[in-house]
Amino acid sequence: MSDPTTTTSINDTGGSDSSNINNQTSNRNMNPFIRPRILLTGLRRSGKTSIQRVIFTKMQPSQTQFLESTPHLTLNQFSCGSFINFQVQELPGQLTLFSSGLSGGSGGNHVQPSSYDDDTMTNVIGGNYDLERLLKRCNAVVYIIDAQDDYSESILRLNTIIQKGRRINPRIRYEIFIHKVDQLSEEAKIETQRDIHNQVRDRFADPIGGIDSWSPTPHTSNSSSQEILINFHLTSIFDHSIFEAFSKVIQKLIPQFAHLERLLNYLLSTSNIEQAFLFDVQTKISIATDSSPTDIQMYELCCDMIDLLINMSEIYGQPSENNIRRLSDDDEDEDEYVNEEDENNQGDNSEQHEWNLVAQNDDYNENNVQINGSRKDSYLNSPLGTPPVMNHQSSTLLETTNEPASAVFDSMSSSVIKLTGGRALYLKEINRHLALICILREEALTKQALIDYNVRQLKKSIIKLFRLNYQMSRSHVSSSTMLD
Ligand SMILES: Nc1nc2c(ncn2[C@@H]2O[C@H](COP(=O)(O)OP(=O)(O)OP(=O)(O)O)[C@@H](O)[C@H]2O)c(=O)[nH]1
Repeated sequence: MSDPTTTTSINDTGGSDSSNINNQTSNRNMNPFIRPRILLTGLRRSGKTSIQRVIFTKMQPSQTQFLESTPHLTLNQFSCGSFINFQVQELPGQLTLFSSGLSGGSGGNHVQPSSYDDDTMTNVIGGNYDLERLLKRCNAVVYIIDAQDDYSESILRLNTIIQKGRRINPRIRYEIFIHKVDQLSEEAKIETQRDIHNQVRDRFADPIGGIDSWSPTPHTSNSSSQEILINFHLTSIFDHSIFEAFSKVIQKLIPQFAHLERLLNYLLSTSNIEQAFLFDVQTKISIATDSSPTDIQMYELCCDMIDLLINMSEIYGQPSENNIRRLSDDDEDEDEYVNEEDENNQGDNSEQHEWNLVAQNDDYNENNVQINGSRKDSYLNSPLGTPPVMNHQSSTLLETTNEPASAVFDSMSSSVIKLTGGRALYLKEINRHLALICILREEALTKQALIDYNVRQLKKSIIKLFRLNYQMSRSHVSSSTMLD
C-alpha cells in the first residue's frame, strides 16, 4: 500500500473563472458539452502508453515493459461511467520541437531541432504536428516526467510547453506526473518533487525570460500577472497512485463534478458517512468525491473492493441478459429508477454516436490523425456507438472503455465489507458503469435501511443530472448544426 503522500498537489491555483482571456478560448473552456481533451506528453519512454494501458485497458503493469514505442500522435477516446467522455492525445516524446520557419511543412525531416527555450521556434513538431493547435484545443496537459531518469531535459520541454500554452490558451491545466516513483524511497520522492517544482517555478519567476510572475496564490488572475494552473502528482503504475492522479485530472474537467460533489456531500450529512466516491467500475477512476480530503489508503481499499465484487460476482453471480436490470418486484422506487435509466441508457448510446461523429470530423481533419472510411462506419454501427479497440495502420490508435464494466455488474450489485478498526465499506451500483462506495463507521450500519434509502435517492438524482445534461447537449449539438 503506498504512502498517502504519493499524490500531492502543490500550487493548485484552483480554477480561475475570472481569467481575462479571449472569447474564443473562454467559450471553448466553459462549454460543458465539449468533450474534454487531454494532451498527454513527456519524453520518450517516460511511461505515457503504459499509463493509458494500465488504466483503460487493464493491462498488467509488468506487461508494459513489452510495449513498443509510439511513433505518431495518437488519439484515444474514453468514456467513464458512460456519461463522461474525454479524449487523450498522446504526443510522443521522440517528436522533437522544430522551427516552424525551417520545417516548411515538410514533416520535419530536414530541419534542425530548435532550442527548447526559444519560444519563437517551437510551433511545429517533427511529423508536422502543430503544437500551438494542439494546445489551443486541449483542456489539460498531462506531462510525464520519468523520476528515475535525469529529468533536466524533460523539464526544459515542459517549460517550453507551459510557456507556449500560457500565451495560446491560459486556461489549460498542467498536471505533472512525476512518474515511476515506485523505485524511490520516501525521502527521494519528496526531494525529487521539490526539485522539479522549484525548477518549473524558477523558470516562470525569471523576469529575464520575459515571463510574468509565477502566481502561487489562487484566484488572483489578471491580465498582467497571469496564474498558471499546475499540479504535481507522484505516480506509478505499480500502485493505485496512477488511478488517483488520473481521477483528479478527470474530475477537474467534467462539468458535472460540482453537482456530483454537492450530492455526495448531502449524502454524507444525512447518512452518517465519512467519505463517498463515485467510481467508474471499469477504469477505477473516481469521477467524483465529496469535498473532504481524499484518504489514499481508503481509496486503494475502494479499488480493491471493486475488484473483489466483480471477481466474486463472476464466479457466483448470474449475468443479466442484455444488461437488463433485475429488480425486486416490491420496490417501486427501483422500478421508477429503471424506467428512467433505460431511457437514459438509450439516450446515452445515441449521445455516443453523435459526439463521436463530431469528434471524428473535428480531430482527424485538423491534427493529421486519420481514420479510414470502413472503420469509421463500423465504429458508428457499433451497438454501443464506440468500438472496443482500433489500431490504425498509419498513425492512430483509437480506443474506448464504453463497454459495460462486467456482465454481472447490475442493479443487484452491492456489498458491505467490515474492516478492522471499526470502519466499513459500503458499495452500491448506480448504473452499469458507476458504483458508489462509502466509508463509514460500523455503528452507522445499524441504520442501513436509512442509508439504502438515501443512496436510492442519490442514484435517482445522478441519473436525472446526467439526463438533463444529455438533453442540453442534444439541443446544443442540434443548434450548432443548424448554425453550421
Ligand atoms: N518502474 C516503473 N516503470 C514504468 C512505469 N510506467 C512505465 N514504466 C516502464 O517504462 C517503459 C516505457 O514505457 P512506455 O509506456 O512505452 O513509455 P512511452 O512514454 O509511451 O514511450 P514512447 O512511446 O517511446 O514515447 C516501459 O518499460 C514501462 O514498463 C512505472 O510507473 N514504474
